Amino acid sequence: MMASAKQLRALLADPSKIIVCPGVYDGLTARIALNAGFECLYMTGAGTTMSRLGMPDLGVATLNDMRENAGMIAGLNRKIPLIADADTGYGGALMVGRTTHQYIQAGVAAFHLEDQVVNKRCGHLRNKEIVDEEVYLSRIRAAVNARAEADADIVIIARTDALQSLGFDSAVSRLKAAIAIGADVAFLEGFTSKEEGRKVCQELAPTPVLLNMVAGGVTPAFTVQEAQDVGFRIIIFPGFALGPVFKSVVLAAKQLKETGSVEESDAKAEAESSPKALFMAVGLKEAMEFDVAAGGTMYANGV
Ligand SMILES: C[C@](O)(C(=O)O)[C@H](CC(=O)O)C(=O)O
Repeated sequence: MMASAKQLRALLADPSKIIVCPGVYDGLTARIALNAGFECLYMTGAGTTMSRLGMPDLGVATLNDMRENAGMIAGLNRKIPLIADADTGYGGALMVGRTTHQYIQAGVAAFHLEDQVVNKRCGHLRNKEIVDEEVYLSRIRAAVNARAEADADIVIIARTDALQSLGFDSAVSRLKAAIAIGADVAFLEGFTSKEEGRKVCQELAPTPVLLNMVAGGVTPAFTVQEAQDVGFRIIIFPGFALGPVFKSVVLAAKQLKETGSVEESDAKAEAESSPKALFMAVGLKEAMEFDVAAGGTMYANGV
């Protein structure tokens, strides 16, 4: 089977294509996105931090938290490449190198590295602090060198958060410098007008540019078609699962608290989330078939 980075590079090689990546953060949300037929997934760092640690996206998740989650998600379906958040790379050049090696070993197809300070925050919050350009470039260079050393591929996405404090031209110039030393894809975080979106794609062409579509964030809403028309080649939706999960669980909590029951309003809705229906969504049938094929008898008569 093709290595995951190679699969992603094949998608990137088709200029008529925009790669649509729903943001997932655990096994269930990843399976739901895989079952829906997406050709690439995005592992959100914000979602990983919230779901695994119960904490906000403030640079709390470590390399171990992120790599473990990414490896689990990437392993669910090796035919579908995973783009994973790698924040700042989790330290100096040596740490960025380790992150690169470990993401490659975890089967991650691509990762993004940014220029915020290690005590970072979500790119759509105010008062972000960024590192000097040389420090940023040393992170990118560390990733490029570690990839060469590993003799294995991973797509390096250079993200900059410099727009908020330094303005458009300086942010784009950081991206150009990152591309010049080996980054494959550019990611201008938190731009605030559609015009800026169009301009960044134009200025960086032919390098593919990623659009981060955060619902309720600072970037205006683009549909997939609009993003493609403007020139973006990858679009990630970090809140694709987080928003719906958050809203429904808040409602369910309210219902349980107020009525003392978790019963659904109708039998059909109830059946759709029965234990068996949920397990089917995460591979129950395949797991039973695997066991039977190996000569197991536990599931031969079903569950
Ligand atoms: C892309 C991002 O880094 C993420 O963790 O998914 C976040 C998204 C978010 O906080 O909703 C970001 O900094 O934009």
